[in-house]
Amino acid sequence: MPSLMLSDKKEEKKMKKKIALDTPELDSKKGKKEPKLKLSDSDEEESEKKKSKKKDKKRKASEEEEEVKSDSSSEKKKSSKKVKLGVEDVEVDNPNAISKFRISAPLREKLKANGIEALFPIQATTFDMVLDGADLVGRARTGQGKTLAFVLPILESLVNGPAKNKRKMGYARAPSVLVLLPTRELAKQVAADFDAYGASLGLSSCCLYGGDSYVGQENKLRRGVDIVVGTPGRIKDHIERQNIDLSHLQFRVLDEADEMLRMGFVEDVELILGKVEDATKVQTLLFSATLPSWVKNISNRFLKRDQKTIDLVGNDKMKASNSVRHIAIPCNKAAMARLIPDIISCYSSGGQTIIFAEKKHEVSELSGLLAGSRALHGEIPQAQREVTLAGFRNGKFSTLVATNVAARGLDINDVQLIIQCEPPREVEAYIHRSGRTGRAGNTGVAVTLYESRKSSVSRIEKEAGIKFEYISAPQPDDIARAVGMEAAENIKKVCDSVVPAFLGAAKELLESSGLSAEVLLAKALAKTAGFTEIKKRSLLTSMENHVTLHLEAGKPMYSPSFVYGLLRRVLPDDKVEQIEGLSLTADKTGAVFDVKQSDLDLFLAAGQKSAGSMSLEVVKEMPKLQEREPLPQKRYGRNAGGNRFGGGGGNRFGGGGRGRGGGGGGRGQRY
Ligand SMILES: Nc1ncnc2c1ncn2[C@@H]1O[C@H](COP(=O)(O)OP(=O)(O)OP(=O)(O)O)[C@@H](O)[C@H]1O
Repeated sequence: MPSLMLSDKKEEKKMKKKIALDTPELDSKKGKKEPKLKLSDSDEEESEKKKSKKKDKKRKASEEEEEVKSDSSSEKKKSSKKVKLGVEDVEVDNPNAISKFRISAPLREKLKANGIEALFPIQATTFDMVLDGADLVGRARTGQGKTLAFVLPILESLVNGPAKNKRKMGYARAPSVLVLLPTRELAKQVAADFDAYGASLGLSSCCLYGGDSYVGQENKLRRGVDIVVGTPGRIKDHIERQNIDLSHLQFRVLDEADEMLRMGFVEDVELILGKVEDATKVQTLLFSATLPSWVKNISNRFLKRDQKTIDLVGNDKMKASNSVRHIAIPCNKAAMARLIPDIISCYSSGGQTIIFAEKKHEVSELSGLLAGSRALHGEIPQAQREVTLAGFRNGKFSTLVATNVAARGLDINDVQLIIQCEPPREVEAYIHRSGRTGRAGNTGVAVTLYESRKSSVSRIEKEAGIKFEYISAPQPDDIARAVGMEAAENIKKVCDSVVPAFLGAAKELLESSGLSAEVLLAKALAKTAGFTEIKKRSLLTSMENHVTLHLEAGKPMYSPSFVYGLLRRVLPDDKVEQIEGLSLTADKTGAVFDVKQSDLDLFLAAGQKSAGSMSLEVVKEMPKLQEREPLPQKRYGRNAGGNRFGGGGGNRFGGGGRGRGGGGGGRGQRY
């Protein structure tokens, strides 16, 4: 019964939001009075509810104040002012209410039906420029609505603006608009926007991307379309096969231009742009959340001299989304598969999660370990990629494990949590990946896992202008709190009619166990949540059943080998070989490392035996560590066991332990 399942899931999500760990700085937006929403009286109440929820969320985004910066000289006066871009009553007071722009009635209605009542800053700032014919480079943070910033004025221009008289009409018409995007998924997403909004104005579009058959695409082109959206490789093929006539083009758009460069589409993009003979007759728009030099170079070569630049990020230190909480947690690969489910429990607020790994095989491996999750990467056949993405969008499963193929532009409403298995090498990747959450005014959490030396995290922090919260892995208390609240809510939902049947057993348990009602209830909650034991995690590597020790020797330490030497004097070689994550402290007075819980007494006794030459203590709070790139693992005799992500011993997702994925555990159905 799908409808029942849906409402159950919604309830579950609502409840999970309540128990999410505090996000104080992000909560400020909550509790605002929401304007009334028009609801249709269609039968699809469920989908209307969903839309109205979306409307509420989206409105919040337009209530943010943005400093509008413009590089173009004509915009400079405006840019020195702060433009207040949002108020409570969207219709009456908001200067960006859609009624204040030259947006025709059918398009306005369509926007309202989708919960859009005011333009976001990047859209409001660029709308008139684009509609009046300017070439434009636009930049705004992730999730700020760059897509509609070009979709809306282009559509208006084609039906009511300067492009109206120049565009071709009728059967077999040549396209007026060409939009290039780096990935198939993005192309489909943007084409869907053109489809949805263009249809209200009688404009048609088609999406051309690799992995899809040529025949269908060729048929559409032959019949004639107004807007072509696609990836550079396939568009180039169609141009070479003479399937696309670019002689009547009015608009060229490059979205996520920097990613097209990174993916090696430079030649294709330049070839396609070069196909337009008279560049003065087309308007060229370029949008991105990041603007590296190739993009600037392209804009100098292919955009008109009097191009406008609207940069809502500018020199602001903060380049990533500012509605995202950025968290860094130390974790070695061996602990990852067991840690991730707990991070999801604590930080996903019941929403969806995207996990990013660097390599395709890591994605496959990890998704194999996280029961119920699905993998997305470039080597998965296109049809399967589409099924996976559609399933994730529709909430059929809530964890997607992906490579960078999902980092850019993807707009999935309910993604609350991003987990990056290691800090990406390029800061742009961090900005785009973390930007898959906290979109359109919503909040989100981005967790980055890093091996104990955190130099790469600091680099991202500096370059993206963000401030990470450095915390250790969720500990039993955090997890128990999150899942215990969830279990409590589930217990409240148990129907009164079943109580009499269980009352006898409950009374007997209370009397015979000798335990208080609270203790018994706590046990019942633990059992309901699928917890039979709680393992402690180390602060340094997040490994279960490991403890972090702090070693000091009363003299400066300059290298890990010195620490190994000290330990070997008092401990057997095999035990020293098994320590994990050895790192020197920032002040060079000591070192920290993990030992197995079962070896703890041995190590502490060795510390005492060393007659003062070194001290060994269990770490309660991590000292500041030296920031160095990780040293080759073999040197330190690390032993991941199982596989890279530590799934060898079975894990909760895999059905081995506390039963998230399998039956019984209260959270089983999420995956
Ligand atoms: N004016 C608006 N009011 C409410 N919601 C909006 C508005 N404009 C866009 N949105 C919604 O905001 C979300 C993010 O928009 P979009 O995908 O265009 O962001 P983006 O800036 O291109 O992000 P990225 O850099 O990650 O690609 C989408 O769900 C979109 O429907």
